[in-house]
Amino acid sequence: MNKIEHLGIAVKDLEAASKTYQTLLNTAPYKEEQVESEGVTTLFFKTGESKIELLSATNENSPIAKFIAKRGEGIHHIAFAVDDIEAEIKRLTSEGFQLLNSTPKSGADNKLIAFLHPKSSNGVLVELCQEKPK
Ligand SMILES: CC[C@@H](C(=O)O)C(=O)SCCNC(=O)CCNC(=O)[C@H](O)C(C)(C)COP(=O)(O)OP(=O)(O)OC[C@H]1O[C@@H](n2cnc3c(N)ncnc32)[C@H](O)[C@@H]1OP(=O)(O)O
Ligand SMILES: [Co+2]
Repeated sequence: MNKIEHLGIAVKDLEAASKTYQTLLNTAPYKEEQVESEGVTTLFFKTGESKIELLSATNENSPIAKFIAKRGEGIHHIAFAVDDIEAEIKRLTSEGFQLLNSTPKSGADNKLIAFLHPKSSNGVLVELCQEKPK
């Protein structure tokens, strides 16, 4: 794993949270992107080498809607940058981690992504991210 690529934060109201994080980080978001396959709208801020990804739900079955209903707003996942996501999926599967998708899927901000079940990683939802090949 190379670095923390982003922290995902589940929010109820993306516009209100955007204002809060613009003030907190003293910078404007650089991208808003809807990823309908995940049921989310994302908003990205750069913070040094990493990013903050604000996520709001686009429908009631979204993982973000379920998370907020159960746990309230807050840190939803930690995403690590990897060079070769398929190799990492293989490695982690053979180490006994439960992958939520065993083939990479399309994420936000030009990434291929895969998730580990939070029960595999001490209650933390982990996302693997690889830059999409050009
Ligand atoms: C925009 C794309 C992308 C990017 O490019 O960055 C994203 O970040 S998308 C982010 C949204 N997508 C996902 O989260 C996909 C992966 N998540 C899932 O598949 C599911 O959310 C889940 C983790 C498998 C949970 O789903 P489910 O079992 O249907 O939900 P429950 O509400 O029943 O929860 C079961 C159990 O798990 C706990 N839980 C749920 N979410 C989290 C979480 N984010 N972190 C830690 N724990 C989580 C939940 O509290 C339940 O625990 P118990 O009550 O103790 O059983
Ligand atoms: Co993410």
